[in-house]
Amino acid sequence: MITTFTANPSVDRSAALPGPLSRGAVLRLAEVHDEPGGKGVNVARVVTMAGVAATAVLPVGSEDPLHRLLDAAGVGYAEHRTAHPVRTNLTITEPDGTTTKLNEPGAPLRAEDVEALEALLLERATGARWAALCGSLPPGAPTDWYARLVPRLRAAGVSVAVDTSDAPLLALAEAGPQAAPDLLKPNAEELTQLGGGDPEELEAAAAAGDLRPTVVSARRLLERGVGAVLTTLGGSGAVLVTAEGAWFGRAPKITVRSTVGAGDSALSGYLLGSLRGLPERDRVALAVAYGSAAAQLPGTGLPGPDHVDPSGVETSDIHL
Ligand SMILES: O=P(O)(O)OC[C@@]1(O)O[C@H](CO)[C@@H](O)[C@@H]1O
Repeated sequence: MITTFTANPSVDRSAALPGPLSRGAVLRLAEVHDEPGGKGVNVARVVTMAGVAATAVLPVGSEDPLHRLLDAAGVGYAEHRTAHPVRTNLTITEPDGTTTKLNEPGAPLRAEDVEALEALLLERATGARWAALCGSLPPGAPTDWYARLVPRLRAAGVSVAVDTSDAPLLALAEAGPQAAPDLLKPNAEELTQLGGGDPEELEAAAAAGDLRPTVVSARRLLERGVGAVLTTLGGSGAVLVTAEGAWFGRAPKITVRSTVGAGDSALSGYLLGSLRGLPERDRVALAVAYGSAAAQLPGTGLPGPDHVDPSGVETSDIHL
């Protein structure tokens, strides 16, 4: 069983443009499509489709359109009712696959919401194999919330994965080894937020076959107590680094329709691989297969097992 935590869920509204985005113009949309969103919600959806029990813990407003969307998507959730409806995040995709995302700050949480959500998460995660803490934190949530949650969840015997960015990610890193998760899932930008460097250079190096900068940064995180680092590198694939070694999964050549949810799907693939007891090399293959499958779907389209082909992912050991 997997429990996910989404402190800042969303309605994900997607609009596909018939041509390139033209700044400053009035663009009329043929249609928009709403999906339940937020990184932990997406992870819960993907693992549920793969046949693994999952619960998404999250705040939801009373008269909130998110309820209908969660029910329609068949995702199991445990909610704490808050005063405000969740945010709406807009995704604009262009025919060449370019995705532009406009994410709202999110519905504010009060101190009592934070306390109630923490209790709900602890209750629902106890007995689960993994708890995945995912996404940004809304206004009112303490920046070091994940840093506080990781040791509490680990003390309850749950392995913890974290996928976040910016201030909450930095707070997690600064909190020291007792807050280090079992798995961290940065993208290139997040890895450089932690270890320095330029994300575009990191991705360009990976695309040219040089994985050293990624592995070196990930190893620094291992020295700070993180169990494993799965770095997603866009169209290049992903790198998994643990104390035992480092592995690369090369993404297959695909036609990208929307990258929204690709990182969440990659994290889901890793978690499914872990639950199946797969060796690291096969976990990274599953992560890349799930991420690539998500990128081929429109909007926040998430892959079921039928979309996913790990045999199409070339894997290799990285020796440095
Ligand atoms: O603003 P955050 O919390 O960082 O990201 C939120 C979000 O962009 O992440 C998911 C895709 O990964 C979407 O469902 C959602 O809109």
